[in-house]
Amino acid sequence: MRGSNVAVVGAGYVGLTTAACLTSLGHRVVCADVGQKKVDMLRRGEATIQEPGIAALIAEGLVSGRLEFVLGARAAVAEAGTVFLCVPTPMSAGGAADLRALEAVVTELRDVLSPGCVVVNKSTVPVGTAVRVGELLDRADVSVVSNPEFLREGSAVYDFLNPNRIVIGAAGHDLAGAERVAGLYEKIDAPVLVTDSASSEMIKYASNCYLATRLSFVNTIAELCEYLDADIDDVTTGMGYDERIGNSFLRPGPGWGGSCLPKDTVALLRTAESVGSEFPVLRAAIDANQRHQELVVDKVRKAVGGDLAGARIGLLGLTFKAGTDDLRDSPALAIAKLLAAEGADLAGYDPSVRGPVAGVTGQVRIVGTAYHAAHGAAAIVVLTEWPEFRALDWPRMAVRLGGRSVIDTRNHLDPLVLDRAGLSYQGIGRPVSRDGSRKPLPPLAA
Ligand SMILES: NC(=O)C1=CN([C@@H]2O[C@H](COP(=O)(O)OP(=O)(O)OC[C@H]3O[C@@H](n4cnc5c(N)ncnc54)[C@H](O)[C@@H]3O)[C@@H](O)[C@H]2O)C=CC1
Ligand SMILES: O=C(O)[C@H]1O[C@H](OP(=O)(O)OP(=O)(O)OC[C@H]2O[C@@H](n3ccc(=O)[nH]c3=O)[C@H](O)[C@@H]2O)[C@H](O)[C@@H](O)[C@@H]1O
Repeated sequence: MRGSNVAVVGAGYVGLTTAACLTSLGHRVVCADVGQKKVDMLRRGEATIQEPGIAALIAEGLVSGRLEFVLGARAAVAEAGTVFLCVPTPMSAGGAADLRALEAVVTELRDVLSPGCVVVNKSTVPVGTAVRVGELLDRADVSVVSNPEFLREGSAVYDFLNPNRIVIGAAGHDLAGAERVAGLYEKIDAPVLVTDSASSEMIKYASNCYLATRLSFVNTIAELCEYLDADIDDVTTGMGYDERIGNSFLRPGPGWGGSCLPKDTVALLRTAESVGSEFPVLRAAIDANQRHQELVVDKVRKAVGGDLAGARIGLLGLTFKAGTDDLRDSPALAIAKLLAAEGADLAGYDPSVRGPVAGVTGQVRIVGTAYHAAHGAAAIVVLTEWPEFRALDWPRMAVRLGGRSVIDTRNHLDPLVLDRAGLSYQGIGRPVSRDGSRKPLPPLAA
């Protein structure tokens, strides 16, 4: 289906990526947001999210005239045959997905959608939402389709254009709407799975919750490795060779976070509870993640001699993972808050963060370089796997530090480089002898 008219509502990570990528596939796209500043920037061709490739796609779209940005959803849909909803579905106070933004858009658009158009829900929403959207729309001439998005931040454009699969769920068994949406993606080489909308909505939650559970499992194995003198990196390498397991998404870390896994795990738990299931596996994955962050804090406390009160700690990395400027539900910030609650004096550096960080203002001083974060610190904690941290001048860091400890929650640094700089290195699930010093590495085979 070439050159379709598409509207995208919401110009965030998912909406902007969807709009820019659909334009690059040859469609004419009008993308709407409620943020005047955001729309103004996008009209000037300035990317509002840090994603490789997005700025070029926006620029190409604007120059070709096939991509347009407008303020407000109503201004986007007049000529659209397909309307993608990409608005936030954050965690509500009770833990379920908050659908107010989605419902507001649906209500706003109800009377202005063109006859025969397909409304596509790309936001992550509880099972049953597509049917509910259909009821809210109350338009017999409009189809509703669920089309969950699986992109990762930091590789959003690549993931959108090279997905492992495209899932399209037809609400009310309306296959014509599903086929229209499948047509928009015809240039993408990926399996297309058409299901009912409930299954499609469940695929999204099941995928994110499986990924979160897998990471809680890996992080717990890493904790065990520390007690048992095993090395998690070798363990996951060995596990990953099993094709049934695979070697991606097995890296231990400071706990999983970000704008989606935390909210989606709790939302699915609430959905499960609504039908009488406690989903103990998922509950345990969430609890293990919290406990894992507390174990990171235990490590830091031990490293500074048992008392964090007044201890100066340098934090390297604040975003929820490398390659993004997104701080939403970042495990680094969760750990910073736990450290601050015990009175630690925190200086944080992140290459994508400038200025104060909401949620930890007054608790973390944001500094401009890793060397500033190290200044006088009793310990350094690496929380995000930014490549530049490996390339730091570690002897220079050592001179600036007050103490000797470096706690690497991402197993990102080279322990030998730190050793040579006279620093004491601790990773996650890497061999550490009982007194806290690094176990000597076995000799390499000749
Ligand atoms: N961020 C990610 O990596 C992924 C997110 N998702 C899901 O996609 C949905 C959107 O997530 P993000 O793009 O991260 O959110 P976001 O917060 O980055 O973007 C949402 C955008 O919608 C706009 N918006 C809100 N109400 C609006 C309205 N009435 N009219 C027009 N625009 C409106 C906001 O101003 C904002 O720019 C969520 O359900 C999320 O769970 C799914 C896959 C990946
Ligand atoms: O629904 C969503 O929003 C998206 O959520 C995640 O994507 P994203 O939030 O961008 O981040 P991930 O790369 O999945 O990382 C999530 C967290 O797990 C951590 N992680 C990831 C992988 C790993 O091996 N180890 C690990 O600790 C990351 O550091 C991060 O804190 C999913 O991977 C996407 O498929 C999904 O579309």
